[in-house]
Amino acid sequence: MGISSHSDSSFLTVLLQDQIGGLQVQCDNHWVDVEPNTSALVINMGDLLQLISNDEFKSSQHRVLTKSIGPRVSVACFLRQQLPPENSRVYGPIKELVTEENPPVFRKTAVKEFVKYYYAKGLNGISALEHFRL
Ligand SMILES: O=C(O)CCC(=O)C(=O)O
Ligand SMILES: [Fe+2]
Repeated sequence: MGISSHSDSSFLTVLLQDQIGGLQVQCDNHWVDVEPNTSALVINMGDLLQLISNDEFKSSQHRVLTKSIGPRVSVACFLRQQLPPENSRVYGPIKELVTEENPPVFRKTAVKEFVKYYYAKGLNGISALEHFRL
């Protein structure tokens, strides 16, 4: 199964890939193959890490191309907040990374609001975070 260009809404995503390949990550407007390595884990930074780090860490745009060589297995573990409605937490750039010279670049966002916007927007290659940029 393939998936179109997106960044994850998580803080971090850990991927265990098989040998089939197909995962690509965007780098300087180019798509780069993530070479299959069954003895390594792929770590993707997600939107919430970019949000709390005030743009210090960037979430990765990635996609998966389907290949006709056989079925593909990828195990994804999303390190993320608990989903609404249980979670009423608000996230914003952490105070340790905000100074007068380095002001917040994102507004504070309730998980509920972020997740709602993330899924309503769909996977169109534009980060949901842009909606929360100041
Ligand atoms: O199938 C993969 O290797 C990646 C899947 C993915 O990007 C996702 O579930 O967010
Ligand atoms: Fe993803």
